[in-house]
Amino acid sequence: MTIELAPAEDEEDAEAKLAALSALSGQVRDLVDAVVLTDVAESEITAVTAELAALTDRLHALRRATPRSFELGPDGVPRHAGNAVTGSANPHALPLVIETTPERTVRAELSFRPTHEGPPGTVHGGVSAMILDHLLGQAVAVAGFPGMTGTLTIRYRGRVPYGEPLLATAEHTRSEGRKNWVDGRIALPGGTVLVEATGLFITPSAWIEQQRPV
Ligand SMILES: CCCCCCCC/C=C\CCCCCCCC(=O)SCCNC(=O)CCNC(=O)[C@H](O)C(C)(C)COP(=O)(O)OP(=O)(O)OC[C@H]1O[C@@H](n2cnc3c(N)ncnc32)[C@H](O)[C@@H]1OP(=O)(O)O
Repeated sequence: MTIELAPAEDEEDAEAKLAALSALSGQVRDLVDAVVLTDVAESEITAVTAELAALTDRLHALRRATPRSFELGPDGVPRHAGNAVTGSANPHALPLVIETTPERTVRAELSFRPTHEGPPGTVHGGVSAMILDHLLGQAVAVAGFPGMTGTLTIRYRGRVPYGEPLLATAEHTRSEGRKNWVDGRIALPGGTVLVEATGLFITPSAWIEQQRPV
């Protein structure tokens, strides 16, 4: 299968705008961490809230219908700037930066933030699952079998800390027709596995019939 994606808007301005939007998203991530950790006085919280409402109105002045989708960057590498996990232009995203290995598996160095807390001092299990869902999806894609998550099974072996470097890896293990299995994990840099995942990803019949987007 070959990946066919539309090129990004052919404008230098568009690249500069995306860079600015990515910088804005980074600033908003810092803002979110500041919000969950702040202990300033109530009056200050109220004042900041009013200022943020005004800033939000400025951004609302011109709106897209949807977040930025898949596109080819100027370097020919596919990107998805609006994605909830990897999108540089999405403040919700870590963003996860995924590398493809020569063996066509995937790896990502990552670090969670205080905003990802679930149990005290621990990353929320749903956040770990979301990261693994995407990473497993990318692993099947780079192996040549892009698909949608059918099932995702997670085993939480140890508490995932935030603010510390971690390593996530995943690899396609087997295929049966349009069904593709993939394993992945989040581990400490020394190799101790904290979360394991197995997923079944299915290439939708529509993608094969229409030869897109794969
Ligand atoms: C994402 C865009 C990628 C674009 C690619 C471009 C480049 C890639 C670059 C970068 C990779 C990025 C990676 C992102 C990863 C993100 C992951 C997500 O978050 S995905 C969102 C959550 N998942 C859904 O929303 C699915 C919702 N469900 C569906 O759409 C359909 O149910 C679907 C596609 C899963 C199956 O629909 P059918 O019509 O194509 O297939 P049928 O005929 O029903 O089933 C085929 C076989 O699969 C089994 N099957 C179907 N669904 C199953 C399930 N949920 N669990 C187990 N088996 C299932 C069936 O029993 C059947 O098996 P038998 O052939 O009979 O053996």
